[in-house]
Amino acid sequence: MEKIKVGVVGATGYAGAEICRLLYAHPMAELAAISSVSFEGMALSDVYPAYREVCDLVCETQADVVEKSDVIFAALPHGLSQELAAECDAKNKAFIDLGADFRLESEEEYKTWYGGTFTDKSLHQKAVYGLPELFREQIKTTKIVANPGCYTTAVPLALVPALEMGYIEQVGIIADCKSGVTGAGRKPAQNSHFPELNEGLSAYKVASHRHTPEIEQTLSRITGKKACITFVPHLLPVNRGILATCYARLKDGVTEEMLRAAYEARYNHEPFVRFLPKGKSADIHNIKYTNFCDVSIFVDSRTGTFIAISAIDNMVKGAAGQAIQNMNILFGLSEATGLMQVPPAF
Ligand SMILES: NC(=O)C1=CN([C@@H]2O[C@H](COP(=O)(O)OP(=O)(O)OC[C@H]3O[C@@H](n4cnc5c(N)ncnc54)[C@H](OP(=O)(O)O)[C@@H]3O)[C@@H](O)[C@H]2O)C=CC1
Ligand SMILES: CC(=O)N[C@@H](CCC(=O)OP(=O)(O)O)C(=O)O
Repeated sequence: MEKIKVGVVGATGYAGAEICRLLYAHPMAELAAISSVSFEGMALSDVYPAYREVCDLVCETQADVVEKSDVIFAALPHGLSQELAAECDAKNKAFIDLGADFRLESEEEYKTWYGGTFTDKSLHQKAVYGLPELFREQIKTTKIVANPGCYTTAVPLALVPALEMGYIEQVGIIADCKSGVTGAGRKPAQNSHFPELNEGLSAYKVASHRHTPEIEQTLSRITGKKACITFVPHLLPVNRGILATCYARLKDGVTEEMLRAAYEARYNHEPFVRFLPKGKSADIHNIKYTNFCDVSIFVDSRTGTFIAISAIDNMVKGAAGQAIQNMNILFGLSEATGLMQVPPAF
């Protein structure tokens, strides 16, 4: 079988560069073209010296990338993908968007949280939300994938089995999350400036982050009832990793054994979700540079609270790895192809 030709638009950003890194371990795909506006004409290894003699591909234009590729990954700031998706759709090329332009089903919600509109509604109807553990059958039927954000992967994966079984109340869920700084992208900012970030830990966009409606949309799809959650992200002074600690009220009569059985059954065959043994808690150390999502659960029987803690690498399962997992589904490959990296032991 011929290798899939992959193009990355926005390859010089953190998410785009991470797709390029992961593709070099993919036996069935090859990086055909990359693009950048600021670095056009320069090699990716000039932007990221770590890639020297690995990826010396030169940044071209967006149009070159579309022309040379079977599948185009867009790793662009929000709002720039709709036009590119239209171009790919017209040329019958697969399109995987790492931004948020196609994630929300409701245009109203999109307007509220992103300030934009759906420029071509038919494209939005074709797009499928790319969280494989929940929607892999739908992903197989599309050519436009809306790759989820990082928090919006970690939180649902922590809660899915308990919600599907109806073991927890959907009302009153709290997601307390911490993210490494690569989540904010490559562009420097005051809050990610080393002296102001290092040795600190603080919340941001408290109960007002744009991932809130995206998480609610996924949880609503699981239960068939409108979800409403409290989501508080924190900026953790590390490069990579998301830890999502989620709290929910246990329904009467539900025991830890019932919950553990539900999680084991649900995630047993998932290549990337590792359900941890009783008493073990997910740690961002153990998933670094991989597409794994570690999930651990606890019951506080004194207060009737269910606690689910998940850990992902925001750049891999939270972005580039999940995007490649979606590409594998679109092209009929085994989902784990090229994605079985081993995390460093320490
Ligand atoms: N970082 C993360 O953990 C995650 C990021 N994402 C999403 O992935 C996308 C990329 O994020 P990230 O890599 O972090 O961001 P970066 O800021 O690191 O990179 C953005 C990329 O877009 C290009 N770009 C910026 N402005 C324009 C423009 N006007 N026209 C064309 N290209 C432009 C930039 O490069 P150049 O100037 O060279 O063209 C760069 O390649 C975003 O939508 C983000 O939300 C999703 C999940 C997780
Ligand atoms: C630490 C940090 O700033 N994180 C980013 C989320 C990154 C992410 O998942 O991205 P999307 O933009 O694709 O939704 C934030 O809070 O906006």
